[in-house]
Amino acid sequence: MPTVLDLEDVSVVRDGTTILSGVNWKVDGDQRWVVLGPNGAGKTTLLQIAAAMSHPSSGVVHVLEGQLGQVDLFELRPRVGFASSAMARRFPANETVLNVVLTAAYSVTGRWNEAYEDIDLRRAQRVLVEWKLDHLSERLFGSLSDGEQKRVQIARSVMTDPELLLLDEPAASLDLGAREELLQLLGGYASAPEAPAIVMVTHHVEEIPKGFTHALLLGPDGIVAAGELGDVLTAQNLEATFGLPIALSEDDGRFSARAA
Ligand SMILES: Nc1ncnc2c1ncn2[C@@H]1O[C@H](COP(=O)(O)OP(=O)(O)OP(=O)(O)O)[C@@H](O)[C@H]1O
Repeated sequence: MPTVLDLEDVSVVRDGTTILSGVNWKVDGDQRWVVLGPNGAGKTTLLQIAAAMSHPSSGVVHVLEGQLGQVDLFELRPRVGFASSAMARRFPANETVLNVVLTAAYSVTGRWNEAYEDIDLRRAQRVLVEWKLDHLSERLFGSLSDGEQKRVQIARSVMTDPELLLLDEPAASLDLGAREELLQLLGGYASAPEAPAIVMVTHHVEEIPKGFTHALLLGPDGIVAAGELGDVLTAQNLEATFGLPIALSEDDGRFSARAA
């Protein structure tokens, strides 16, 4: 399976502050990663580099075999799906759900004069069904609940059949029911053999969907552990990441954690 993301000795310094330092990380096409870590550890910064939306201050990054700094970003970006609440704020509140998803074909956030093909429309309709949004396709994005908006963000990010899917806190702010519905959909998506490589940032082990295979724990001083989920997600590693003793339990592929 080819490597879809490769970071070698990556550091990020912004306005004199070191956010990431000496990060080495590789993601293969058949892997589904969760990135966990405390506030401010640099998770979003890492994801923005993986999305080719931001460049490192030093080090070498390959995204889908193209080296950042050398690759044509306009060709690369449509091959990488990215969903975050920062991006969702750019969707016009008065755009229909169908158009929010459809406009991913042109990497724009609002419908203007683009000439969409039938195949784009069929794809958009297909992902709306897959993410249980087809009954909302004509609703305005701004009128949706948080849970529905999160599903629209993900539907949009998979609309172009990306080879790498990046999700920044997809379950943040959801109530229990909306969270579980989203995790079920994400788990089903991640478990399909044809699914792309996935990297999902989250704050909570409870939000790791079934079907995820790998974990990267990012602490205030860098990577604490990275590798197969079963090896990395331990109480000891979580303690080193979050700085307090943690009791971790697992039940049928789902995790929960609390202070020990
Ligand atoms: N331009 C900047 N100048 C200085 N510091 C910055 C800049 N941009 C981000 N930071 C800092 O870098 C750190 C990492 O930010 P980032 O958003 O990547 O962390 P995070 O792990 O995603 O945090 P959270 O879990 O709170 O979303 C934060 O402390 C943030 O304040």
